[in-house]
Amino acid sequence: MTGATLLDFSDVAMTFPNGTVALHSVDLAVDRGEFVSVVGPSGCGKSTLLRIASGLEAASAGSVSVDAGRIGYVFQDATLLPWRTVADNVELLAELNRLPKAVRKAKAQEAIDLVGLTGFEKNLPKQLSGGMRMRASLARSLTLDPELFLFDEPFGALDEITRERLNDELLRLFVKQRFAGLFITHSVSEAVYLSTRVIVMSGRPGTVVRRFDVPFPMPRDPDIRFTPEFAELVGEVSHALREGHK
Ligand SMILES: Nc1ncnc2c1ncn2[C@@H]1O[C@H](COP(=O)(O)OP(=O)(O)OP(=O)(O)O)[C@@H](O)[C@H]1O
Repeated sequence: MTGATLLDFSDVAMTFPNGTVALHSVDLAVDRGEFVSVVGPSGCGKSTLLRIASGLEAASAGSVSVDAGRIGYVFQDATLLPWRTVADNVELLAELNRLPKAVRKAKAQEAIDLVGLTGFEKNLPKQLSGGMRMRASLARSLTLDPELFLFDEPFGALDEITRERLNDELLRLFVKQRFAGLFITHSVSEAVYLSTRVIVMSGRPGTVVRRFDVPFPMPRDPDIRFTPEFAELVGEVSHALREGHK
């Protein structure tokens, strides 16, 4: 593991106690400055991979090294507490980490401003749109200044326009805050648009079947989505996904 590597999976396998083999011989590294997306068929073990990376679950074989002091985790569901305002939800992790009140208030406000929720601090989650709830969830993790950010299909439930807008917001944060990202998605074009590298997994038991470097520079111009180079790469990744599915 080099000094730049924040997450390193080597020959990782996961067999659940009921005998389900979810992952098999997974090699995967995420370095500083990288945004890595993982695509793969449903049930191939993507969430399991993320849970192992976060320490929520232990791999049953292989080695997992995590060299990131602070890890952010965003799920498909925004998981906000319905009785807390946006500001109080965003403060939650800082509160659990026992940061002094003044510090966590300042951090929460900074994160709220970063994700574009300024003015909505006193709203309850039910008064927000799905996209805004996801912004609040992102802000809550940003208060930890994560070095490594894990995303489990965070935008899967959003409409396409909101999703594209949040993709741009996330890229802006990636460039500004300099965290490394590991991002699970079912959308190949989202994976290519966001990432410096795309990993394709096989069907269960999931293993890495292809890796693609994404050559487009950061910060990314939203219009690259309409270029032939972008379409070609999306086509190649989709093809690899279909091959791995057989
Ligand atoms: N705690 C568990 N015990 C037993 N089997 C499990 C457990 N958690 C997950 N699995 C199984 O492991 C496999 C991988 O699950 P996982 O949720 O990681 O897949 P995924 O690729 O994220 O799926 P999707 O894309 O549909 O969200 C599935 O077959 C699932 O049923």
